Amino acid sequence: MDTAIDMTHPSAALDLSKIRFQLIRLEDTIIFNIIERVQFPYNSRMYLNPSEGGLLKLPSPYDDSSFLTYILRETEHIHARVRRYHAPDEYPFFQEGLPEPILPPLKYPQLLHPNTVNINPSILEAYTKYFLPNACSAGQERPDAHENYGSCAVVDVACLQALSRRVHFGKFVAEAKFLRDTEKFTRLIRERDVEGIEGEITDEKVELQVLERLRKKATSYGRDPSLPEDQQEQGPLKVNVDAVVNLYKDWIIPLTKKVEIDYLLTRLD
Ligand SMILES: O=C(O)C(=O)C[C@]1(C(=O)O)C=C[C@@H](O)C=C1
Repeated sequence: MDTAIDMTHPSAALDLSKIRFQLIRLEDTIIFNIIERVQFPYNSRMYLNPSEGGLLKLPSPYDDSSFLTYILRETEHIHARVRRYHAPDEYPFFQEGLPEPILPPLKYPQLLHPNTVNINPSILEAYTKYFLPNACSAGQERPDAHENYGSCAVVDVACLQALSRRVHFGKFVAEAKFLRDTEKFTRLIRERDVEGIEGEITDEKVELQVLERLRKKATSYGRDPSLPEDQQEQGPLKVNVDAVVNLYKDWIIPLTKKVEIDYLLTRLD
């Protein structure tokens, strides 16, 4: 059974249980990418501009960018060429100057109200400044160290894209909730009652379920299954489980809610 949401099929794309199922699938993508990333040290200089002590000698026009910005922008360029950012669940970190696709456009139904909500700058900041330093070892920070910078940046891009997709799925969640109780949301939106909107979109039970499931997944994906049952608990973990759970608790869920609120605030425009 194919359980991924078909964005060209409106009834599935706006069914809250199907959207939540998609969010659960994305947890796997996110955890596996994080496990790939944390085998390397933090490598803080990858995230700094040259003026802040970052890597030098990036090709123009990136001479004043961080190494990650360079890889991320170039990746987004090539992905734009194959129309990644035409999909209603994909948002670039660097919109400016993206090229047109070389593939003909697909016809997506208009599922979302037209909007410009994109909170990738907050995701980038949370990931590079908050999550990575907590989740990775400090490693060596010699000024000339660059051993695994390429591998790290490539997997950082995969992590960031999956996190961005997860957070911006909040638009579909919000649209589904709006359609479920249009009258109440219309009143709250007209009154610009942000607290009221937040109260309506929040489901604390679901949030707890997300965090508990994430803890279980990060623990079991991070263990070596070839160890005997009774030695599993003592075996090393490939990932800092608390760092993953806290990433969701402090950033991913709050940012998803921010996307939902920002989207709803422009829903009647
Ligand atoms: O599932 C929902 O209803 C969502 O709005 C998503 C989400 C989340 O980010 O996981 C966010 C807010 C809710 O309080 C519960 C969960």
